[in-house]
Amino acid sequence: MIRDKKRGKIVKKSRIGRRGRGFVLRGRRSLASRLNTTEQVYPSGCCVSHTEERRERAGAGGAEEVEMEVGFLGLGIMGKAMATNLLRHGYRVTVWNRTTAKCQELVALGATVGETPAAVVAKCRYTIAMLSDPSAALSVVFDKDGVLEQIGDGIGYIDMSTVDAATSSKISEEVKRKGGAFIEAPVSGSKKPAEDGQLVILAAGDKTLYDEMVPAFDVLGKKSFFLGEIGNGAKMKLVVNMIMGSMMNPLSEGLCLADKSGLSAQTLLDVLDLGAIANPMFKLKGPAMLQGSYSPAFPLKHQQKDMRLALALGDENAVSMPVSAAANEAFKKARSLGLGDLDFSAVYEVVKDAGGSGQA
Ligand SMILES: NC(=O)C1=CN([C@@H]2O[C@H](COP(=O)(O)OP(=O)(O)OC[C@H]3O[C@@H](n4cnc5c(N)ncnc54)[C@H](OP(=O)(O)O)[C@@H]3O)[C@@H](O)[C@H]2O)C=CC1
Ligand SMILES: O=CC(=O)O
Repeated sequence: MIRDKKRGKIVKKSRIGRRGRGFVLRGRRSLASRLNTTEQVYPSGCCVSHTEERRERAGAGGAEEVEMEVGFLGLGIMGKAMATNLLRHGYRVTVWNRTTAKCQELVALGATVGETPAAVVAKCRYTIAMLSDPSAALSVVFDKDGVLEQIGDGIGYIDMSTVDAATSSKISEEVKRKGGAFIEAPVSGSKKPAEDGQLVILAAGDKTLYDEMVPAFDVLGKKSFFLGEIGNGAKMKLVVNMIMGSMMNPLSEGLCLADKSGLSAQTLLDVLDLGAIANPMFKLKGPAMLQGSYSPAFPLKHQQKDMRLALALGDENAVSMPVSAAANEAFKKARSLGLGDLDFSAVYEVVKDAGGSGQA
């Protein structure tokens, strides 16, 4: 039995059986056919609302068909929250983290530890990775004791880290060459959405593996998009984060400008929240920025990595992005000042120091 997180009620946990490479639902309409009833077609792919999925399951007698062993590589801010959610929803989870001590909190919740990425893949039919950047994502796959040593026929690898399309393609090609299946599935949403299972999942690659992962994505997120070929998930994530990182800069400048021109910055936040550009990021981060509180939900060094990768995508496609380039400079400056491990909203400190522009 597991607790349905949305409805706050206990639902029955039943089984998934193996068929060929993947898992299929037993004794019920197939996952694929159920998805057809909830899928909406979007210009560049399709999406599944997990709320609709949950509603349908509950409506069909409340049976949540989940019993899957998953591996989880990378227990940073996001990975820890995501692996915890899987455990809470009845998944058996085998974890690995470069800094081994971070596994202990998950062990206390019922996880087992794999000694290496290869050992995790050897044990689990599906392994999820949530790692800092392209170099970490590649290292965990290609280095000694890495994923490739054990990946093979019937095994799925899901990289949810934010990386560029080239990194993702490289991993995909090698996993497939060894007979495994691969999807990239970066997420939009930070620490709190990860804790609450409210991420937005931007998947691409092997559609069969994606379909098999939907029950797990249902636990991790509120909605998932399947965007087609490998690289599309990575690119979508970078475009989203390029916009988010850019927006953090005018917010910072606006707070400075309000303050320097004798206005209350808090009143500015109140006004913004009532108007056409109200958004959860301003609402959540603004008051903390005014307090100088930058406890990391999304580390600034990762935001700058995303700006860098998005600007490279702009270069490849000859898209001029002067606003994003300026925002990237402010994040780079913040990193050079040692603010990389703070929340990305700490770019406000750079903007303040520069008297508003961030280009000191
Ligand atoms: N935080 C957020 O709000 C969001 C983050 N993301 C993306 O998710 C990913 C993870 O982010 P987050 O959890 O915040 O990051 P953290 O910095 O908290 O965690 C990074 C993880 O990567 C591991 N790692 C780093 N380098 C290596 C390496 N060379 N080899 C093996 N493991 C390595 C770290 O291990 P160790 O513990 O040993 O350092 C840690 O487990 C990033 O790509 C980020 O851009 C996406 C959406 C939101
Ligand atoms: O990648 C960060 C996020 O908040 O999304």
